Amino acid sequence: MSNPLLDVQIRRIDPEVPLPAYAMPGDAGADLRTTEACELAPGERTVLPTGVAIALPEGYAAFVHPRSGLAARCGVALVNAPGTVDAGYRGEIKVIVVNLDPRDTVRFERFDRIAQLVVQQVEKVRFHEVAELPGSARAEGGFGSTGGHAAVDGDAGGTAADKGGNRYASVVSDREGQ
Ligand SMILES: O=c1ccn([C@H]2C[C@H](O)[C@@H](COP(=O)(O)OP(=O)(O)OP(=O)(O)O)O2)c(=O)[nH]1
Ligand SMILES: [Mg+2]
Repeated sequence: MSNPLLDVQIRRIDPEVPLPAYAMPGDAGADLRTTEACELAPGERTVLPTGVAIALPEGYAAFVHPRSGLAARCGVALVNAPGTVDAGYRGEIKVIVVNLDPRDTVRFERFDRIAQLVVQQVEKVRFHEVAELPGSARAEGGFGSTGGHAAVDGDAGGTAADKGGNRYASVVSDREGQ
């Protein structure tokens, strides 16, 4: 028995834009479309309008996530992925896209799907200040603390394998033939 769907009010700012829709049953993200055509040169970014505004119930937020096809095939990413749409936001949802491809210009046509919107329940917390935080196994470990540090080509180790054998990618500087 699937959960009843959460009702989210939506206003079409662009009367012709198709409403966000889930491509496949069970999808988490509803695709958002740009209402403006645009071209992005390598490295260029822009804010694209989606032509819709929503009213999320209190206790929910919507997150603007990238589409993997745009990332894998075109090198298009979202600068602030995931963008956070607050429950109280009534303005147009916009998508901050960037072209990370080093060579090709990417073009979006009007109504191309450029991102996906994932609606989630979120906790609102009250921050309670303490002088000392409770201990934990991770403690202050972060930013590579689990090992497998990437090595820049030519480093003494030369590979990204660490003592534990965990690997990150190897960082290969000045790639031939780029
Ligand atoms: O990718 C995004 C991110 C945000 N928003 C909208 C919805 C959100 O509720 C509002 C504010 O978002 P956020 O708090 O991330 O922006 P900000 O730069 O922090 O604005 P402020 O500094 O005013 O909070 O902007 C979008 O439409 N797309
Ligand atoms: Mg904010």
